[in-house]
Amino acid sequence: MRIVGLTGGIASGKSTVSNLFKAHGIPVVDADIVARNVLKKGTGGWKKVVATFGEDILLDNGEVDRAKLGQIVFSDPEKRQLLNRLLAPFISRGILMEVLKLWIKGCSIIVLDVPLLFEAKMDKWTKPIVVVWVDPKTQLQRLMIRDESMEEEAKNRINAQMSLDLKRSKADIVIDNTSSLEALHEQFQKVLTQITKPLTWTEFMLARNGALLALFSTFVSVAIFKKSA
Ligand SMILES: CC(C)(COP(=O)(O)OP(=O)(O)OC[C@H]1O[C@@H](n2cnc3c(N)ncnc32)[C@H](O)[C@@H]1O)[C@@H](O)C(=O)NCCC(=O)NCCS
Ligand SMILES: Nc1ncnc2c1ncn2[C@@H]1O[C@H](COP(=O)(O)OP(=O)(O)OP(=O)(O)O)[C@@H](O)[C@H]1O
Repeated sequence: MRIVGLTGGIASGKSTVSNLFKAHGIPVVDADIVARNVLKKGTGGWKKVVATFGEDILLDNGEVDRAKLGQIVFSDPEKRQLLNRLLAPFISRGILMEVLKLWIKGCSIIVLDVPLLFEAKMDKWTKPIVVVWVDPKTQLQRLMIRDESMEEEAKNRINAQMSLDLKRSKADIVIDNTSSLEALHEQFQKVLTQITKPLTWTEFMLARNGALLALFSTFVSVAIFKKSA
């Protein structure tokens, strides 16, 4: 199985790229969705977060007030690290379960869309790693427009992540999303060709069909050995 890592900075265009992967039939595991699920009312993550940050972060219906929690953690690095530590085990488990479901289905190429792929050290599980890069000015503008946020709030969110230049230096493939959507689509076609190359032998053995083939070959070898012994 080939597990492609997709990462970048906040509002650099990961979701836009992941939608292109999905449109081309490549399944995507979205860490933001997993992170939302592990914070739903009554879950293990919700209990930990409420016990630590208090009931003030809850809405009337008992769900976490995400805007309020966001304001707290994106303006205080210690509180953000605390939240990260609380949720990390639930998020990793959630991602693993999604990957397992796709493995059982027999998918041979999948994409993990994880904003904090490097920060959470999940990069070791993915190859190749695609970084969606954007220049800092465009990133800030797009973030403020999309989230209807003020400059300070948007900058806090950007600064909460590893710099995009450092992420770019760790990438196998870089998509520069500073320009138009048409330019993005053009680059995407090249990336698609690269990531859909035939699987390596190791990737094949890690995929469901490869593992089943290995198991079947072992049974046949044992049977032949027993018969001839
Ligand atoms: C603080 C929360 C409640 C704010 O929710 P909100 O709906 O405003 O933002 P959302 O979850 O849609 O995230 C938007 C983007 O913010 C960035 N981001 C989210 N969490 C973090 C974090 N802990 N550190 C740095 N950047 C982050 C990501 O680029 C993400 O794509 C939420 O982001 C959260 O629970 N974060 C902790 C879980 C986490 O690490 N998520 C990232 C998945 S790897
Ligand atoms: N090439 C582009 N030209 C203009 N706007 C773009 C381009 N690419 C993305 N956008 C817009 O920029 C915003 C951020 O993009 P997107 O939501 O894909 O980023 P993201 O990396 O997934 O963000 P997050 O980390 O918050 O999940 C969106 O409003 C999107 O429509």
